[in-house]
Amino acid sequence: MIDVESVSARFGGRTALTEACFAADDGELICLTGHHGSGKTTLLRLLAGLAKPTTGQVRIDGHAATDHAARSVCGFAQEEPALYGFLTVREHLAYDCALHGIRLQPILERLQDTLLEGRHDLLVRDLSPGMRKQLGLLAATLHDPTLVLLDEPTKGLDATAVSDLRTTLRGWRAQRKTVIVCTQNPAWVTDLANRLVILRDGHIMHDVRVADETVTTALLRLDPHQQI
Ligand SMILES: Nc1ncnc2c1ncn2[C@@H]1O[C@H](COP(=O)(O)OP(=O)(O)OP(=O)(O)O)[C@@H](O)[C@H]1O
Repeated sequence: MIDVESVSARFGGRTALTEACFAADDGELICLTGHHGSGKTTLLRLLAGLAKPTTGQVRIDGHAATDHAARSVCGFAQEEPALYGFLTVREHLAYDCALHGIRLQPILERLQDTLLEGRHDLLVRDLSPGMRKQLGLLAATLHDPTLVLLDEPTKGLDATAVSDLRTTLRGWRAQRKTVIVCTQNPAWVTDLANRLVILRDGHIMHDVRVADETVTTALLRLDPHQQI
């Protein structure tokens, strides 16, 4: 599904990623962590095809990540969702559905029992940060992508919303989607991930499968300074 070959990303004089090599199979749920500025978001943006590496290759299902064929199977929920504040929730979802040629009604039904229930007609700019986060996640994944990239998905969410997100992740695992969850604090996702990747200063320091132990245990073993 994912093939990252010797990828470096430089911004002016600053290097965000250095010679990163990384691969992922269908059905993996990978926890990507590391300190601030370690290169996590840069890696996700390269996987989503939103940026090109300075050197190296990023391929999704054999296609360059920037190609339409790769981007159409990918859903990227950014840390700060890029939403149109002047639209209502319903209008926003109608727009997102139109982009993907999807019917709106089944998507609106998914708002039941979420923070957005009963808020179809609220302007997006009047939503709380947690509601915006939920709308961003839904907008990024309503086309049923096989590769889901989540950047700090719990930021701004309360415990109930985090629990709902965990249920969603379990569902995606059952559907064998490939999911990469980028998070500063991995405790909430430790039991769901099968693999842990730790970035430090643009280098992939650790990339371990965690079939026999929880991500938390592996993380503490590999990097005792991580926040758990
Ligand atoms: N567009 C850009 N222009 C200049 N520098 C950038 C750009 N994007 C990222 N960087 C730099 O690359 C490095 C890695 O940034 P990145 O956002 O990938 O880190 P991160 O691990 O996601 O950090 P955080 O946990 O704080 O979100 C940082 O030093 C950042 O300042």
